[in-house]
Amino acid sequence: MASSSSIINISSSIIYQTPLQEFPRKPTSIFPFSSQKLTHFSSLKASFSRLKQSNRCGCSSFVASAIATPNSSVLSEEAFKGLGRYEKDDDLNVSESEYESDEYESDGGFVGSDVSSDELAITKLGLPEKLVQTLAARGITELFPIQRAVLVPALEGKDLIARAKTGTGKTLAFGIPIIKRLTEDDQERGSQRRSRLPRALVLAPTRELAKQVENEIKESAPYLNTVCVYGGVSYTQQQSSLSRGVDVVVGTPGRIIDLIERNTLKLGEVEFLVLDEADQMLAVGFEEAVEMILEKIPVKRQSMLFSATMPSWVKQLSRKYLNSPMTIDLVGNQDEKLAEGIKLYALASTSTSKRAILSDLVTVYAKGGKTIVFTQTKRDADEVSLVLTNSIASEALHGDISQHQRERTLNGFRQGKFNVLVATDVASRGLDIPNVDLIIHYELPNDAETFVHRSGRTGRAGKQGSAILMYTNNEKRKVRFIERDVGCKFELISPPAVEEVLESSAEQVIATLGGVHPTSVEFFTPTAQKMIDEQGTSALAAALAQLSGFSRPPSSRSLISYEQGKVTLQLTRDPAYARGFLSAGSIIGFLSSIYTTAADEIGKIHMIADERVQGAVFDLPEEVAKELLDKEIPPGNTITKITKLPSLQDDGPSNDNYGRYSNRGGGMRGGGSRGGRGYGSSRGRSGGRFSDGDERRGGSSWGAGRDGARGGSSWGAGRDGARGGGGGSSWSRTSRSSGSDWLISDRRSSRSPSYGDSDRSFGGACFTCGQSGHRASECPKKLGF
Ligand SMILES: Nc1ncnc2c1ncn2[C@@H]1O[C@H](COP(=O)(O)OP(=O)(O)OP(=O)(O)O)[C@@H](O)[C@H]1O
Repeated sequence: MASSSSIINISSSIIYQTPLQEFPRKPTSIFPFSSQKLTHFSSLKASFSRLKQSNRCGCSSFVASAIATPNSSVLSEEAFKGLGRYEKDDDLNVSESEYESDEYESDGGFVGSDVSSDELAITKLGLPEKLVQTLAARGITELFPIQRAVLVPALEGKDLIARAKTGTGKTLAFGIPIIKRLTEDDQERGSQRRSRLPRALVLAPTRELAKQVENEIKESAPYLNTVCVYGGVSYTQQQSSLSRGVDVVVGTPGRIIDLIERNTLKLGEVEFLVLDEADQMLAVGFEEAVEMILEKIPVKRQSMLFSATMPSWVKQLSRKYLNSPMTIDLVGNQDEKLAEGIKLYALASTSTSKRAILSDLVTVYAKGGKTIVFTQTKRDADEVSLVLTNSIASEALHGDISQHQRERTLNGFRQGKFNVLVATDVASRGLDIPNVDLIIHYELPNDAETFVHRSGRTGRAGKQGSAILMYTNNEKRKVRFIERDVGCKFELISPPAVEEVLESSAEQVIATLGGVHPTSVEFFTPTAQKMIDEQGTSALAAALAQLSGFSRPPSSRSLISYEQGKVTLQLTRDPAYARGFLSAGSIIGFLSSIYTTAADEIGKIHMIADERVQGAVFDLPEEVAKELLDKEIPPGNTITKITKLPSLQDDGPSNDNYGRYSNRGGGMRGGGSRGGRGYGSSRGRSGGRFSDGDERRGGSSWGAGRDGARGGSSWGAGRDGARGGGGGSSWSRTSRSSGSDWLISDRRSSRSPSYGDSDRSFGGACFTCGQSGHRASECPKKLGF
């Protein structure tokens, strides 16, 4: 019966405890009173005492984990896996408990309806009245799960290691117990404690996060003195704040060390230490500074460490500086590491089309709300912000921007002075900006963990949000890794069509109209009436167009490359008429027979993936496209201007290799070699998701001789009406006349001047056999080889 672990199920959460040295890989049992509903803090406390008594291992150290997932009782070490950088530590042993699990419920990270509100009600937890009041004034009346899980052990004085999803209230999880203790102690001591050296120290990896923690504590306990210290600004103000006496110091490790060395920060009375985003300290190179600080604070203290992952440095740190820590993990083995309510999209684009697409994504997906665009480099953040500013007000945020400016920028963003923030990963961790509607990963994050943190800037505190991952052809594998490591699925989307952008812009304008003062409306009513009498609804439409920023119609844009002045056409052939289009070469051949300029000017060609539809999509300059659509075409063929891309064989737009047939040197498309490599990593997908396996399928839409039906991927899932016949067309041309035999036309076209330049080798595909590198007239099959 020797047990080194036990679990308490408090309503919908489970706390598991075991010695740190014996992290269980497969804990098999759960504390018996799993169905017990505990109604207030004293009950929680009582249960916790029972839990301690029931721990029969005789060890003084416990690790407790709280998880909120049904059927997932594997905690601690296991719980920290899954996010890319987990490192296995072999000296952690499996331990088993004799307790059996009855049943337990999940609240999915947020409070479910099954949880008694008494368990969570802040008024019933015995917190100091003034804290309850300030929290209520901020709309905080119930604990979030991580706060509920941390509260009891924290008030018991336990050292803790904790993890919860982004935006789920970790700051107050450590904030509430610390504030409670400081407030009560102050009340007890009255005016006796006058030295006012800090009693709580919170270390944060970035200045922004430190400021945010400071705000959260200040807003919850304005009666305590909370001082925030960080680098990049002068020492004077921070030093004078410290000298006036302080209860809580929040800061970044570098500046804290500086202030200790200047003798202005004295840590001799610290009773509470919090290490927020501990793994990030490692990432930004603060390990040494953190350890120096930990050496300087009293050994008799309570430490709480919050970390998304447990790299070995964080484990070592816990072993060295934490006293028998308890682990509270609300992520556990849940596959999905992101907070609920974040809708995930992925968009294939090229590095050149990204910028053009960005503002439309913001318009359509943020719908006037706040967006954070993440880039990898500071330079990109500056450039992207600059480009965006032409259409949408935006500011950049990165490490090269002075601290004052960073703060001004963040405040401006918070207050809605501008709605798009373009940031490097400096902003991805911990920033709590209310109501961010959209995250755009303009460049892929370095790892799954960064993806989680970036995306977690939206969907905070139980709200909804969206995140869009923009990726290029070479990054498809990384996207799949993110899906695997984060346990998420992206819905694949196309760049917004012009119509969607116009519609969203109009919606945003309409939303702002509600804010116009009635008196102003009254003032303009006679003029409006006159306009309506004269012009009808056109008057209002013109006003909407003007206010949406579209006083001139938007220029056409390719759906493939997003280039302005280009349109995307779809050419399909009814298989009942003749053999379908099997390759890019056959498309070009056909176009040459109709309108050679179109064949010369054609941009990328992508074969349609739907095996029932034989054809392709391609770009043409707007004028050329119009001309082409006016031409007579052989029966059974349809050329349409599309507004949505159908499913494509090569997974859609993927890189910047333009496949223009004309104006390029010899062999550009010869043998499909170039195209084949350019798209070589494409693979089959199912259900619009990235699926494992099938990395084999290479080749490109350029790959001459490919069977139009091959692949059958459903990349386009999630695109409305995208399959097969393509989306609605604004202008189209379908063959009506019986014209000449299209096969003959195709052959003829292959001899057209655009193909025939002697200084250019033939790069298309043979129309007869579908193989690349020779014309139909030179086809070995035709010649009887
Ligand atoms: N019990 C609560 N009720 C309502 N709102 C809360 C509650 N607790 C915290 N919040 C609010 O939720 C938001 C997110 O909290 P916080 O920033 O602490 O999350 P976090 O878990 O630290 O996120 P991240 O991992 O991204 O740093 C904050 O605006 C905070 O004020």
